Amino acid sequence: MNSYDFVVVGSGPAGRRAAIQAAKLGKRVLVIEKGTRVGGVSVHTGTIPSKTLRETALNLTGWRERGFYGRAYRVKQEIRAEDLRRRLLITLDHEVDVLEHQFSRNRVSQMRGTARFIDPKTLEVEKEDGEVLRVQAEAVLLAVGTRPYRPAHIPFDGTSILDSDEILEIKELPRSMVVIGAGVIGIEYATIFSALDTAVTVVEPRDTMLEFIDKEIVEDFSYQLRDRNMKLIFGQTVEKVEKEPSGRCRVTLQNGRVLTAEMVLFAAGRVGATDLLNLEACGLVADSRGRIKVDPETFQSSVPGIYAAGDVVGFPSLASTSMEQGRIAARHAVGAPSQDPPQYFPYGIYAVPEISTCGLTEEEVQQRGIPYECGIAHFRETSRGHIMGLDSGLLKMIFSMKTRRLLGVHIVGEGATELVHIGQAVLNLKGTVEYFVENTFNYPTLAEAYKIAGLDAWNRMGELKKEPQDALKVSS
Ligand SMILES: Cc1cc2nc3c(=O)[nH]c(=O)nc-3n(C[C@H](O)[C@H](O)[C@H](O)COP(=O)(O)OP(=O)(O)OC[C@H]3O[C@@H](n4cnc5c(N)ncnc54)[C@H](O)[C@@H]3O)c2cc1C
Ligand SMILES: NC(=O)c1ccc[n+]([C@@H]2O[C@H](COP(=O)([O-])OP(=O)(O)OC[C@H]3O[C@@H](n4cnc5c(N)ncnc54)[C@H](O)[C@@H]3O)[C@@H](O)[C@H]2O)c1
Repeated sequence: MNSYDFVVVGSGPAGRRAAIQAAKLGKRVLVIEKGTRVGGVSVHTGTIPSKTLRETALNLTGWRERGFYGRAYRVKQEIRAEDLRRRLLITLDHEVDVLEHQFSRNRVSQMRGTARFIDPKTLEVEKEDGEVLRVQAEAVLLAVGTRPYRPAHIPFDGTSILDSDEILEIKELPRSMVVIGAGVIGIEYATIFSALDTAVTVVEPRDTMLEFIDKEIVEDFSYQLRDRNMKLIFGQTVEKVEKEPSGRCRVTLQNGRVLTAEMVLFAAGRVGATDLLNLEACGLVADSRGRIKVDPETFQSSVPGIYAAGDVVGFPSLASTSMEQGRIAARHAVGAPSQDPPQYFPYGIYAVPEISTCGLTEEEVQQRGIPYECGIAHFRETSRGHIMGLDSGLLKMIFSMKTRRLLGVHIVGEGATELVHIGQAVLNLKGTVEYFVENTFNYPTLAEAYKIAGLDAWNRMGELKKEPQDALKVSS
């Protein structure tokens, strides 16, 4: 039986970062992956495919040019599912290639197969051809991720009633679609298909969507979606999904309303992929959603030497945060020092339009009783926005009246997921409104929106009263 210092189960963002980190610290590392290719949900069914689909849809429809040429403008008149898939396959090949190369040059061993515990330090790996191997591990990281939640009452058929993995395999673009669940996945796909001119209806049991995002941003976003004829139905659960003899899908809501569409996407959350791990054998128990509880500082589970990171530990379930969690877990597992994670991380929702946010929302600031001021900029006020033909886009910053520090940055519109990092840096470095007022920004850029929003807040906050020798000292 082969033995390793560190065995990683799963090759998604958490697993890959952890494996490379441990290998760089000179450890013997093995990655076990049950999929045919490395990369995890992130590369094969999640982040990368959905973002590639979005980019392809925006390019082929000419979406970004419609501000100039009108809503009917299209780069390619008839867009087919295979047009979207072609670019997807090329992107995925590149991703897998980069990852394979990273593993090989860092001497990370790989094994294809499904891992399960025999005891806390021994794993059994069943390969696709039925061969079974055992490996011994000083420490184990469970980075097994999640899979779509598929309740029994939804008659998934893989062609027109689909989960978010299956949506990537569709043969034809639907003319109409009902999306069940207005979480991040549901909203991203709903808006991508709407950009492809599919008539989309979203059904969500809660009274609103994306509750963790600043309300003003969600309102602006919802207005834009409704303005292009997307239907958003809140406060309604789905009773039944059926297939009509004609092949159309029929969705019956709790209030008796019936929606029909060519396709249904069920996107109401994901569950941890822990069922194959035989967790009892190592002394761990997953919760009802398949998640593993860990120490938030080290990512060690209740069993010493067994770690978990990424989506399998729950919130925030992002590729970006999963990578950091994996690296922290690996460093702790091999006895290397690790820094605390930064207080604020960004959240990027790649809907059409994008939303991105970092720090406190206005609602959170109010709940904490912090006196504050907001600064707002519309992209249409920036010269770059005029050049790009943008008629929407909003950047909002929230500042403390007491310390003048930036508390939160919230953006909806083109480039939001890139722009947010300026605000994130100021936030984590404890910068104040003066940063935006006193610094020069490239012109013409969308980043100029920071300057405009900074000045907007500063005009109402009044000038900083500087002590002559103490100009830069601002209490936190
Ligand atoms: C549609 C969609 C879009 C997304 N978009 C974004 C985005 O834009 N930005 C963002 O930051 N995040 C996004 N996410 C979230 C992101 O994909 C996840 O946070 C990330 O993939 C989690 O990484 P992970 O390392 O936990 O595991 P995963 O990427 O889930 O990979 C887990 C791996 O473990 C393997 N595995 C499971 N069980 C076993 C076993 N017993 N033995 C061996 N191998 C096993 C699986 O085959 C899989 O390859 C998106 C997710 C989805 C579904
Ligand atoms: N851009 C990104 O960063 C990105 C993109 C996609 C996914 N993700 C991650 O993937 C994870 C999973 O995303 P998700 O959207 O599947 O889950 P989610 O939990 O975020 O959202 C699920 C939505 O479905 C609704 N819902 C729950 N049960 C329902 C039911 N029975 N019928 C109808 N609606 C129901 C919920 O109210 C919620 O709004 C998220 O935590 C997210 O962080 C991130």
